[in-house]
Amino acid sequence: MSANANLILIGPMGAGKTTHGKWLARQLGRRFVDLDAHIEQHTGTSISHIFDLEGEAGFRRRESEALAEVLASDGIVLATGGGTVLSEANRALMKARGTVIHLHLPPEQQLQRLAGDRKRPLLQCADRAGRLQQLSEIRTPLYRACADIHIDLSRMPMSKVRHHLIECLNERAEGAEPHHA
Ligand SMILES: Nc1ncnc2c1ncn2[C@@H]1O[C@H](COP(=O)(O)OP(=O)(O)OP(=O)(O)O)[C@@H](O)[C@H]1O
Ligand SMILES: O=C(O)C1=C[C@@H](O)[C@@H](O)[C@H](O)C1
Ligand SMILES: [Mg+2]
Repeated sequence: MSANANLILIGPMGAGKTTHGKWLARQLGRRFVDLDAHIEQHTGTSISHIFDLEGEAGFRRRESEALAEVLASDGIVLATGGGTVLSEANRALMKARGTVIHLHLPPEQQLQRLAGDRKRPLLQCADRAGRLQQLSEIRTPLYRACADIHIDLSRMPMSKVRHHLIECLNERAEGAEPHHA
């Protein structure tokens, strides 16, 4: 794997992009950037507050600007937000600027994992299960279309996720076909 290539994690809320991204960056001695945290640092406020003030459209504009800014760098590990793939321009940029890794988690498992969450604005609704299902139907094809590597976390014991991540990246570096776990 070239040290210059960015590694870009995509996937739904709660899949573990931030958690595994931090680990991967430490493991590879790379700089880690979390797109949501970057937006919060640069605006000085929370994502929820941005949604309140500017709506989802305002947040998406900020997200696209932040993505272009951070992907001007080389060699980073980037954890994106769950909805970063919604924009075609974002998808094209990610594909052009790095190896894109899709962490797949089905809505039922997202629901369990994010049960206590109060800070993801799209989940602050009465029917969380329905919302997660709806988002999954719209977004899963976009994650799949954008990614070079797919890891299905639903069929994998958690202890293996990280090992598998490294294995997929090594296979790819050796010129193997994109891996479907
Ligand atoms: N392998 C795992 N097993 C159990 N819980 C996990 C695992 N990976 C992540 N989590 C937990 O799931 C929650 C969400 O993880 P994380 O914030 O990394 O997701 P994300 O993909 O970055 O979500 P978002 O798109 O909303 O930023 C966290 O509380 C995290 O501790
Ligand atoms: O799935 C989404 O659209 C989002 C996921 C989070 O990472 C944040 O980017 C924000 O809460 C929106
Ligand atoms: Mg995250």
